[in-house]
Amino acid sequence: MSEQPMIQLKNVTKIYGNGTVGLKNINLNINKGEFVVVVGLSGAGKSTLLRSINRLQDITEGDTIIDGKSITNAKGKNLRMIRRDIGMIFQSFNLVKRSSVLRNVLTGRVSYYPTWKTTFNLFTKEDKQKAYEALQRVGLADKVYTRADQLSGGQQQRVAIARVLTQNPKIILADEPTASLDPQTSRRVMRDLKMLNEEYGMTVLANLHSVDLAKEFGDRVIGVRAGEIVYDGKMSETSDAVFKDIYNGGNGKEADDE
Ligand SMILES: Nc1ncnc2c1ncn2[C@@H]1O[C@H](COP(=O)(O)OP(=O)(O)OP(=O)(O)O)[C@@H](O)[C@H]1O
Repeated sequence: MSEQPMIQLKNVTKIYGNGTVGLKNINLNINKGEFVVVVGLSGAGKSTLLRSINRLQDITEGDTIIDGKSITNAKGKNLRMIRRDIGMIFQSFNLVKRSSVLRNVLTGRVSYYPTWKTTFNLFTKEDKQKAYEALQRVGLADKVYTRADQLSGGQQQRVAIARVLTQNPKIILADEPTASLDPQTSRRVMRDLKMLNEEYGMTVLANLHSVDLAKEFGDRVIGVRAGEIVYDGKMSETSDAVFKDIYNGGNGKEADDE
């Protein structure tokens, strides 16, 4: 039996309410365990692509299939079960700033509990142990009880990575995970993402602005321009000219933000 793709986009089109075309008829297969970087100009459609995978936003046409299950029209429990398999890392970390690091990491387990238990903080000892171990993996075990907003940006992003590890998803979508970090901190964050990919087999799809980081960490590169995939290849076979083309081939034209 040939392995089915972990993520499959079939003729996916996204048109925003104001008529902006975010994605144009995208067909894409991503296999289990791949570390894929998505590159392209601001406004090319990278975030739209990621948000169409976990349905942070609905697509206009086509189908998105996660590990063999369509998320496109999934509802209720089905949708929740599919989303449990998809972790998300944001540029802005999305931590509960006034909560402790441990509490933030434990929210990775929320989808495994009925709501009332998490409201009253009734996490099991086992899950607290998982959260602690995840923090050890990203080198933040000594910050367990620190308030999230007392950490540096890079540390906050690593808390978000520990949260994703605790969630134990099959897929991680990282939307500009290092955009607000300095180069050295960025590499540390990328190394932690790579660790989840290599040691836990999680499939990673990351939007990156930095070509250097893309080259260093990606196994496969997808170039996006004006809502279309203009390049898809192994990083080891991708020349600098390809990157230049992805960024310049669209006449250097950038779409307006929002
Ligand atoms: N909510 C929205 N409503 C209308 N248009 C939108 C919306 N979100 C994004 N767009 C538009 O869709 C296109 C793709 O945007 P998207 O955010 O996916 O690009 P991106 O490649 O992720 O860019 P960036 O690197 O700046 O985040 C752009 O033209 C953008 O202006």
